[in-house]
Amino acid sequence: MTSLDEALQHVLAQAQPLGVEHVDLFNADGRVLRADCISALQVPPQDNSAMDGYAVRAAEITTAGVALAVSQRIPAGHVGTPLQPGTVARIFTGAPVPSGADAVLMQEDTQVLQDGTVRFNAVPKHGQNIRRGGEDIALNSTVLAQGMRLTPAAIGLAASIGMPELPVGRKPRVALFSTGDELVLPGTVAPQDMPAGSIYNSNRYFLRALLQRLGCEVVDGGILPDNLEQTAQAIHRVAQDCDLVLSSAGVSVGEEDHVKPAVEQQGALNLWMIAMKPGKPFAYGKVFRNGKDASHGVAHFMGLPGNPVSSFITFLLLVRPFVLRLQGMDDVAPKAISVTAQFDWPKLEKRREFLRARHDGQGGLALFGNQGSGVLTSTVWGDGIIDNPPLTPIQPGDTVRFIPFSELM
Ligand SMILES: Nc1nc2c(c(=O)[nH]1)N[C@H]1C(S)=C(S)[C@@H](COP(=O)(O)OP(=O)(O)OC[C@H]3O[C@@H](n4cnc5c(N)ncnc54)[C@H](O)[C@@H]3O)O[C@H]1N2
Ligand code: MOO
Repeated sequence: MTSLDEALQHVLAQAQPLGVEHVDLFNADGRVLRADCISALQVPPQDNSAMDGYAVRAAEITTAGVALAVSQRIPAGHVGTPLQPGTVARIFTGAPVPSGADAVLMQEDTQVLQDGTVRFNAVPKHGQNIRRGGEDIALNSTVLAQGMRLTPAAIGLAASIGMPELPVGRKPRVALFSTGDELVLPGTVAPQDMPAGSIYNSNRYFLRALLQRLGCEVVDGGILPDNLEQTAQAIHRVAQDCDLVLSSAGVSVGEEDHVKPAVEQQGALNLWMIAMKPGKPFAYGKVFRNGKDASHGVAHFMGLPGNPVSSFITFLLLVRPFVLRLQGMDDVAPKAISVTAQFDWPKLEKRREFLRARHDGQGGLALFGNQGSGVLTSTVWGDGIIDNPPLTPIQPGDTVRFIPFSELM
């Protein structure tokens, strides 16, 4: 069996980033930035007031009780004139500070007197309540680095330097198949009418949702019958215009498992059987578009195990980094944290295990009771997975490596 680290290294080495397209900021969330964003201005553009109040010369107000005349009024969006000595300027949050002024006193610390002058009940400090020009972003600085995945905050920052659109990695086109004669789509048969031996297809739904979150365009290939010829034909068809063919089930060792042989017939299988639990039968390979060799291009192939939790975990640990790298993302490794286990896991497992767990609200981790690879409930109950090395029992108080689901989607 191949180790997970080796498998990941292999698939990432195959993931040549796809082309670049430009999207407006409304459509940039979750996409991967493909060029540095360099600011053509400084932000804020000039010194401006952090408060509604009065722009003053600090040296003119050395004790509380000084009263000065108001010589101008500067709302945000307007530029004042140089501040005349012995006067103050009425100013509002965000308005440029007039030259000559070196502090702003908030209006709560002032009082307008009957003669129209303003009395200052506090002594300003030099620079007080002034946001300096360029304190957020310097002219010509790199604000966002290429290879990052855009977040709402990053999109806001791009807007703050006036960028209306951003260059991002093209969406990978992913053909998604489920296989298995036992599968029934929700909505086609009511629960009480389900034929004996059948189950609802759950993998199709979470895999599609995960792909969409990760910026992929999903081509739904439907459910493949347990038949080699039809499986091979369907894979050949979608490989023509998809970047990745993703299937669930049919990759284990049974004679009803036709996906692997179908890929081998018209491509090559590079990886199969990973030393991880769940997820052992994960497969990676290539499908030749002409069915014979790579001369007319290839589509990547990833075969996920059928057990729903195995499918879910292999997607998060192998498909997710792969589709993000296809979009040009640099650092695709999820960030793990160290947390204290508050449970017993005495089992000695030879494969590296990924246990569904969640924060217990007291700084520790609780484990879901049934770690079976068919128990999808564990993935909703849990808020992440423990990455447990081979042959490592866990006792309460042990520190474990925990990867929150928020790092994986
Ligand atoms: N003799 C062996 N048997 C199995 C091995 C093995 O090494 N030797 N590996 C086991 C492991 S580990 C896994 S994981 C599964 C994976 O098998 P397949 O990927 O071939 O998947 P299937 O056998 O078709 O299905 C497994 C299981 O999952 C259910 N399933 C399939 N698709 C869906 C779906 N879309 N939605 C919900 N549930 C699905 C299916 O009904 C089966 O219960 O193989 C073990 N066997
Ligand atoms: O390794 Mo399988 O993926 O346990 O169920």
